[in-house]
Amino acid sequence: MTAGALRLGWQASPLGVVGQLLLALVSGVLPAVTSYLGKLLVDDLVGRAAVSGGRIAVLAAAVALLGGLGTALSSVAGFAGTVMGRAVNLTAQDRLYRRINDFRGLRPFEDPQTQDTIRLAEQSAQDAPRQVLEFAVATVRSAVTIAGFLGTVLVFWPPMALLLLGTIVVAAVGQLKVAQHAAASTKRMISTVRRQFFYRQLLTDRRAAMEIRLFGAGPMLHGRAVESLRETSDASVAVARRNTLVQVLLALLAAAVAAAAGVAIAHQVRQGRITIGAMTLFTTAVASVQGALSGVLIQLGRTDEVLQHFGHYLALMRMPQDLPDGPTAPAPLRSGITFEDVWFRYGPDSPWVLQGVDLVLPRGQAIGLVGVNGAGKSTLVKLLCRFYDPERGRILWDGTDIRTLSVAELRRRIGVTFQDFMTYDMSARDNIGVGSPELLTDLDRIRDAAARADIDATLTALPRGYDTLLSRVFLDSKKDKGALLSGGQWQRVALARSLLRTSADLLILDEPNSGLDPLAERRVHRTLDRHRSGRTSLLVSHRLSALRGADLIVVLAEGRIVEQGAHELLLSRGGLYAELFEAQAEGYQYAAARGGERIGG
Ligand SMILES: Nc1ncnc2c1ncn2[C@@H]1O[C@H](COP(=O)(O)OP(=O)(O)OP(=O)(O)O)[C@@H](O)[C@H]1O
Repeated sequence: MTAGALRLGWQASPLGVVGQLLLALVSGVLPAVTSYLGKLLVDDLVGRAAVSGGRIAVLAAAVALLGGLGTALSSVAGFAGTVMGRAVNLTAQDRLYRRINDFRGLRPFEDPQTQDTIRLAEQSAQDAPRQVLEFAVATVRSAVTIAGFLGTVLVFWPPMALLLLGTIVVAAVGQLKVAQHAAASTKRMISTVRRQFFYRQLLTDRRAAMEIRLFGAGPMLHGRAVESLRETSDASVAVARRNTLVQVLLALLAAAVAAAAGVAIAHQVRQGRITIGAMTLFTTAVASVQGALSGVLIQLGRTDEVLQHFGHYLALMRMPQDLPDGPTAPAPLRSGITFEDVWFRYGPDSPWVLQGVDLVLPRGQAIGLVGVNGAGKSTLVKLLCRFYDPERGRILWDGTDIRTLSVAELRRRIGVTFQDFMTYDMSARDNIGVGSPELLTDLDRIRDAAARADIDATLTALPRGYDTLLSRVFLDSKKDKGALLSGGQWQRVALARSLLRTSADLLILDEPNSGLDPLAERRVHRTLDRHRSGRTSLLVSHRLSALRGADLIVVLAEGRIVEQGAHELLLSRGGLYAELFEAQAEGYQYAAARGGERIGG
């Protein structure tokens, strides 16, 4: 893991790594050299032998200058560390987002474990590589400092060196334990943190605000948010408590070592075995070794903790693809798309959602897909877009299994409006242009798509036309007004997004009209009918009147196709379609009759 983090640092900026290590080497060796020169100076000053004034002046100046150089170097090293940290962070984040974008299907975004891995990886991508580098640099610097002082201490009094070494080992083990405990606690708490984020977001979400206020659900959500916050706070207090205990014990141990050293050195000086200069060197050595050591240990503790998380970053980077990609780009659709005995379920323990679907979507035909809630219509659409692969059976594009086709190229041939479409906090132009990013600058094409979705006039009338932000989230100034659209207007923007791909071989519309007013629905339907004629399209809708003109209507029930044919044929059969259609028609007739009664009576 450490190697992985260091490799990332090296790849981000090899020059930076070398520079940092060189700086660490020089600044690591300086304290021992300065202290040694200090010893010579003190011995010269208090010694009985006559020493030239020149030598004393040179030594005194050198001690002062080296001290200043050390301070200057540590400032330069700090700056180099910041620059290096930024470079590493950028590389790590760049790779992380690329990896997330590389997931072809939806499973990684639905699996809570993968979600946790992504969250932890995101967190550690920011910290771990920079921290490991800092640790490596601090280790080099401290190792050089400690080696220098240990060498001198060893020369004058070997038992002292052993004592120092013992403290190093105890402190290292203590810090590691603290860090491991902290990392385990973070891992345990991750789902609670996720819950806490969720409730906090919910409490401030504009869309949730209405229901929460109307239903009086605020206190309940607030209670849950605070409860999860309390859980995570208790866990971090426990970690801090253990950390403090270890730090206190280590500080006491260090003080004991320093006291023992002080007594022993004073004794040695009194007996005339070592000079006063050597004593100053000793005292500095103990303080410097302990200082360097505690610096490394603090870094070690932090590094171990972030490295535990960095494991998630590496795990994410190494995670196998959720869907295999095919090598060939699909040719324009010639004959049609075929579902061959397709079986699908969302998880190995989940119920089957599609159970042996056999279906042909002939090229150039408008197909309607009908079924009660939960019948599997949206799932069928998702399989067609290859967000998942069937567990059994095949989906064929002109006879070729879509699993053998390039996922990106296949999707390029499909235009879709999803039932749960996105509303982006971006400009109106971006909101439509995102449907075909290469057309983002082609306002004419964007307006044409908007016109077909019956939303051009609304967007043109916005304060800054198509450049108006459809949100109030990212506004820079009060003058730069954003706009909020209604549900039906958003639906038309989403529709325009999919209509932008005029070259798509297959147009899929999953409930494109559920939020439209009757007049807008009629207008949109007329344009859609025109747009769909001669193209292959799949329209999923509960408004059966919208499907009357379809060439073929397919009825899905419990993941099976139970009927298919044209509207009139299905009505005459008196099956599920006829039942659904009559239930809807009855609703209108009932409403009309009640209206008549009221007017009449
Ligand atoms: N991501 C998912 N993970 C697990 N189960 C899912 C997922 N999406 C849908 N399901 C389940 O699959 C079944 C079919 O859902 P689907 O959305 O395909 O139905 P639908 O026919 O489109 O329904 P509706 O008319 O309500 O939109 C449902 O029982 C649903 O709970």
